[in-house]
Amino acid sequence: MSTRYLKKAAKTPETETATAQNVVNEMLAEIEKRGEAAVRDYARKLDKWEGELIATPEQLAANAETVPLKVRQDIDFAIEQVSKFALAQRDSLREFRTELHPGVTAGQRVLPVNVAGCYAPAGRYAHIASAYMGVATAKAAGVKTIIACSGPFRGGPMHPYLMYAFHKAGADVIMTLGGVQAIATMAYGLFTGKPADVIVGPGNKFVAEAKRMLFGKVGIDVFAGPSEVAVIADDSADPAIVASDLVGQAEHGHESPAWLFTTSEALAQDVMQRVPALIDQLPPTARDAAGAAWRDYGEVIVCDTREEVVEISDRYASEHLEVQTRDLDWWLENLTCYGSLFLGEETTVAYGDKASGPNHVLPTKGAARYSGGLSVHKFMKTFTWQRMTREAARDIGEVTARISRLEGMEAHARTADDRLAKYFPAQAFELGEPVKV
Ligand SMILES: NC(=O)C1=CN([C@@H]2O[C@H](COP(=O)(O)OP(=O)(O)OC[C@H]3O[C@@H](n4cnc5c(N)ncnc54)[C@H](O)[C@@H]3O)[C@@H](O)[C@H]2O)C=CC1
Ligand SMILES: O=C(O)[C@@H](O)CS(=O)(=O)O
Ligand SMILES: [Zn+2]
Repeated sequence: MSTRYLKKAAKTPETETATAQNVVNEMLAEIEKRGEAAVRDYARKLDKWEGELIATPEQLAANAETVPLKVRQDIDFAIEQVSKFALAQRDSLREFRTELHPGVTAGQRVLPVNVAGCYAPAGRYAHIASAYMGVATAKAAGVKTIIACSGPFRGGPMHPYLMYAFHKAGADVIMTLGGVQAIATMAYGLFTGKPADVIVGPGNKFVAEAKRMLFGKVGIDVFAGPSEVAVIADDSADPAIVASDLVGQAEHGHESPAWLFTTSEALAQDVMQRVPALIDQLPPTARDAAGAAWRDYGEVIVCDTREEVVEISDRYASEHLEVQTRDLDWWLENLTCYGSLFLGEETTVAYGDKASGPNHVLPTKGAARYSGGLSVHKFMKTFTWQRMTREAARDIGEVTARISRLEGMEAHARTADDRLAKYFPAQAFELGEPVKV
């Protein structure tokens, strides 16, 4: 048994963490201190934006008019796919009530949050798909107020197609704000007076870090930072398709890892030969990003067995994981850590990114060890409730009083004592030794 690196990365997803944390710490402190004024300053300084922050209904209507029909049809189609999947997820979460002991009824309620903040990135590319991934899913969850933010695009206003996607998917407030200042605005309810209960959406290292730091004050979906891709391939895979898919996601940015885990050294060598040429053929923005990403974060690992591949892959817990091998069901059965899984050559990450239905906002930096990606469930709360008959309260009350006293909690015990005395005045109970200290 052995695993060999044919290409080992100089950097890992953790490499830039400290830089991002320092920047975001300072920005959040400033926004907490100076509020809206600080947000406007950052919008001006970082994104050269001094225009209106909140789009008016007239602007939204006028914007929709500028979007060509074919573009609208494509976005509408994708919104429908994402909504259908999110609604199926919602239906998988159910309320129930059950009798746990004679007279003790308990249940689960499932309720959406009241206010959701949905972020769509717009630094390097116009992330139109992220706009509907967040908003359409919040809508399917039944969230009453959806606030959507995205930055100005390349020095201008919000990208018109992205704005259309926010609006069409059902956002109630649409703000031209990017980065940390957008996340803080949604968390504190600046400009709207409606602090978000949960903030979702992907972003660069600053955005992801801001969400992580604000977690607790506000709920978040997951740590969804710079995109990652891993491909698992055996000797049945087509090296041209594997190389294309690695480059396909490396174009996200300088910090986007692309990993190949394989049982075939011949395939690995073939893919490694193809990747640089594919990168060279890209337009400048993508070539620059994918070139740096492959150089600094690209890895190729050869394993002797598929069990070793599973072990490596679970350790990396890649945001996107493609499997291009024989016996796809075996991999579905055995892999345990990934943001989203793409089984077989016929599907690819880009399909999931844009239009197939399952959400593309996914865990990065190993977060798939403990969480899946954005789903309707991230906007929903499962609450419990209980009620009891007086008869049932007798059994539960006696046990409660005794356990409370074992813990040294006399006041807890007495809430049970008081009920037992009220409901069953003629009866004696074993309530444990009163706490003395
Ligand atoms: N994990 C996931 O589910 C997904 C992740 N992504 C990732 O989202 C990211 C998008 O990143 P971007 O294009 O940059 O868009 P972005 O909208 O996340 O970030 C742009 C903002 O960053 C802020 N910023 C830029 N430089 C800064 C600095 N030095 N200090 C403080 N703030 C600064 C600016 O305010 C700007 O508005 C990519 O890394 C992509 O891979 C995209 C889609 C899905
Ligand atoms: O990380 C991701 O999910 C991205 O690949 C989604 S997109 O390509 O930006 O749409
Ligand atoms: Zn992508």
